Amino acid sequence: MAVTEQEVLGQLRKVIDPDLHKDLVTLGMIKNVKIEGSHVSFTVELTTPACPLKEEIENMCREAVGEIAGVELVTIEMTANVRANVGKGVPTQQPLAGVKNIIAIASGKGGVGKSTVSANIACALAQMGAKVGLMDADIYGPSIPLIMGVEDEKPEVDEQKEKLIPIERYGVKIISMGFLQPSGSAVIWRGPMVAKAVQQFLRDVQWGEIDYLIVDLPPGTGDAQLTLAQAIPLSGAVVVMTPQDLAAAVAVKAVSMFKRLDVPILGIVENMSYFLCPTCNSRHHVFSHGGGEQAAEALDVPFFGGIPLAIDIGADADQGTPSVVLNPDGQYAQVFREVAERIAAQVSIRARSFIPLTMNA
Ligand SMILES: Nc1ncnc2c1ncn2[C@@H]1O[C@H](COP(=O)(O)OP(=O)(O)OP(=O)(O)O)[C@@H](O)[C@H]1O
Repeated sequence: MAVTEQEVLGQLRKVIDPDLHKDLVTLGMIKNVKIEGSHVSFTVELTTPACPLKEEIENMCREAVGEIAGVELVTIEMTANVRANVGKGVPTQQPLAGVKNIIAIASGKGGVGKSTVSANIACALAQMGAKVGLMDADIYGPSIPLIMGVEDEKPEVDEQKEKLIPIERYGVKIISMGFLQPSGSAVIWRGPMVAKAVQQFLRDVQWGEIDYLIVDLPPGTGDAQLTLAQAIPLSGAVVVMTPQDLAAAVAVKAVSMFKRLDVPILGIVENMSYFLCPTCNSRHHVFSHGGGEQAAEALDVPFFGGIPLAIDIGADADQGTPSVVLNPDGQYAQVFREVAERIAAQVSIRARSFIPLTMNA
């Protein structure tokens, strides 16, 4: 008996997305089902190219369809279409055309490595095939141009002289408040001014199609951060902290700021989590251990992982090439990629209300 599309979809209904807890057919992820004799082919459209469960999902699909009597060959094309989820629609916030998700990277205090983490995550997502933007909103100390090696670049304006064209490096579209100020000069702006400037800045950029716009916020939880976080239609915030007790306390402050603003906390990243000895490759917990994980648990938000304190991570960033780019096969790249995948998965989970709950084969 000939294999039918109904049978194929019936089997794929048994495959549950481990993150979204619904079957792939209901989630609208199955496309282009084709049956030619004993050969079944279809496309699985994931919600992010950075899906850590890509292989697992492919295997589950192959197994499920392979169980149908008469099927001898299953060809699966794995693609991704990032779902949009930008903010809860605060009246003053307009979504940015073409930008599907805006993720703020925040910290309760300065120097925790927020910009280093932002740049590595942006590059990691781009390497995995996502369309990524990186906006440096850290007006007090913009360090993204340095980390991304674009310090001497100045963005051009488009032909209509209306929008700035972001600088592209390592597959990431970059815009920084630092591009607009002469190097070496410090900007002393009050909170509301910063928010207004950043909001306008954000809109005056020709972003094009962006799956994830990573926004490196200024450190702290003062007025500037508050107004800024309100000004941007955020999908969610990632809080970066270090393992010390005090850092946990300030991270808690950052988390509560976002909660007050109704901005979902995507999760916590612990930077300089442990020292990875370059000689013996063993882990040393220089500071107290497990602070990030404990803070995440106490605040009931996901823990995205710990990034080691490593001379190379700092040196790579300071020399203008994030570690994931400089050494994509290295162990630091692996750690950053895992964190990026977990963030992307969390964004997909948050955006699930935007997923059409219709059969979409
Ligand atoms: N995991 C790491 N291992 C080693 N050095 C790191 C690590 N992360 C960041 N650094 C270094 O720490 C310094 C501060 O990092 P970064 O500028 O990213 O912090 P920040 O939190 O963005 O700071 P700011 O307060 O300026 O916003 C930099 O010199 C950077 O190279």
